[in-house]
Amino acid sequence: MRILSKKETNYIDEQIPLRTGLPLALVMENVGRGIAEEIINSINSTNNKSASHVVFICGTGNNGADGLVAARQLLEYKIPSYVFIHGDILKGTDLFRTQYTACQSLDIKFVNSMKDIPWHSVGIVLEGLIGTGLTSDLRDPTQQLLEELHHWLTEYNIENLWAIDIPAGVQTNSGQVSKGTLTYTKTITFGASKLGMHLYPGTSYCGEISIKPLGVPWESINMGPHVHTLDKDLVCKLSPIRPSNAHKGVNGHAHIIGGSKSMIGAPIMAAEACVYTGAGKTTLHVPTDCILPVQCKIMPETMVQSFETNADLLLSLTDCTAMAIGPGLGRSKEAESLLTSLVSSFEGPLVIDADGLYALHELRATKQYFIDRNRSVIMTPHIGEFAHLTGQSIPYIQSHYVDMAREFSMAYNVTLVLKGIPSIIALPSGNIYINTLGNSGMGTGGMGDTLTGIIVSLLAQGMNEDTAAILGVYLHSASADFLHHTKPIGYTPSDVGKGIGYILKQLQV
Ligand SMILES: NC(=O)C1=CN([C@@H]2O[C@H](COP(=O)(O)OP(=O)(O)OC[C@H]3O[C@@H](n4cnc5c(N)ncnc54)[C@H](O)[C@@H]3O)[C@@H](O)[C@H]2O)[C@H](O)CC1
Ligand SMILES: [K+]
Repeated sequence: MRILSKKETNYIDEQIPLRTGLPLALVMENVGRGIAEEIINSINSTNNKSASHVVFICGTGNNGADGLVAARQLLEYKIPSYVFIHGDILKGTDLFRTQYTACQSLDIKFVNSMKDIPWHSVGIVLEGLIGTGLTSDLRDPTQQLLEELHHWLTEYNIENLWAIDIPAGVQTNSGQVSKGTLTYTKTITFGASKLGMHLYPGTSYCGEISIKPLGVPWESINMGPHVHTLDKDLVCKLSPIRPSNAHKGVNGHAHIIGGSKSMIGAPIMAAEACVYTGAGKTTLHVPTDCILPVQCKIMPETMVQSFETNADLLLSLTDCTAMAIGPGLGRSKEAESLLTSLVSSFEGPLVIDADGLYALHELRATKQYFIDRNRSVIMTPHIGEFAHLTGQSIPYIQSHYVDMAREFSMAYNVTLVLKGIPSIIALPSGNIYINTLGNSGMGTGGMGDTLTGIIVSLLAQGMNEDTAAILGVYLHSASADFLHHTKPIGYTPSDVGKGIGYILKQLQV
């Protein structure tokens, strides 16, 4: 499903009249009908007919105008509304003033104070104060107004607070939330949901998301790369179909490099997940001083080799269809020189994770290799690792999550899996995929190692970097969600790896 940024919604608003000759007022009429229908459905499905009044709290922008259109349309269904306007009507947008004037001759009750609303008979409150037009943190008078609204909702126990398009105070692009923002039970949005509704903390303020049509096809109005949610329909199309005569010689040989004396679990989890995801062969390379414990622990389906020096290792990487480096590698000068040698000499599919990313040091020595490569490298940082790679602070990354991921991916020719809540995949083309699956049980050491194993396995089996990253993130979270269903916490990254085949089966429709 497409998700829109602020720039895209503005562009669509601008282009619809230019391309179709239809006025934006017509689009507003459609979205207003969408809001009205949602209200009518809710009133019809509730037993409490005494709570049938609807309240609109509107600003003087187009978000408020959407509310006025809905209030007008509700009159045809004999549903009365109270409207409170915040701001100077004379300074409102043209569309707002048009709708305001139209409403004056109708049976809509405009109140000057929220005290004048008969709250005891109110069933639904809609907020149309600010939509995608939010410019900065909420200004003081708006914060106070929202505080007052919260007071009335609490006093009269009114549960249904619905946002028009996006809650006032949630930033459309980043999901950052201003002080004073209220928590909603529903957000009725138009055309497509907005980025900030899928990013924390914004996502937890929106409640249920209902998408209403604009009434004009808009998907062909493009202004550059897109953002999508990672949906089952999409990944079904990416799922591998293996010929019935396939054997281990054609199902890929994944090599995983990792491990250090104090960290043997990480490479083991990555290697085992790689096996469970179907690679024909999996070889794990670990330093000589940890090969024995690794051999004692690891599943017999993997091959384990040791290396004393980086030169030994590079020589032993024969018959390699994809490689992953990093899990448990440790932070050392040797790791840094290994990464430099590897990225400059290995041309095949490559995943860099964990300590492998740390060894790149803001890509100082290696960035040109990534840019010049024929194929992108997959990097799978969590936010802390991404901060190290980019030299930016974690709060800065959180408030520029999608933009930073996109810029990094495009600048360095990297297929980026930025692991966070939610994880996003940024492709060198500029397109972004937002993961909507996953659960709190995944917050445990080793989940990232398992993801690396899944992705390198898909690469080894012949998938390209973008597809392996998208499908890998989906399989990982879908497997974890399946486990979470019966065991909310305490399932392990290894359990997630073991479930991959079952999720692949579900994708074969
Ligand atoms: N294609 C679509 O999706 C359509 C969307 N529509 C609706 O239009 C709004 C966007 O309208 P716009 O006039 O650009 O801005 P808003 O009404 O969202 O906001 C302007 C309003 O808010 C005040 N304001 C801005 N920042 C702050 C702040 N930091 N603190 C306090 N107040 C602030 C500003 O002063 C104005 O009064 C979109 O969300 C949809 O609801 C159209 O219907 C067409 C189709
Ligand atoms: K709003």
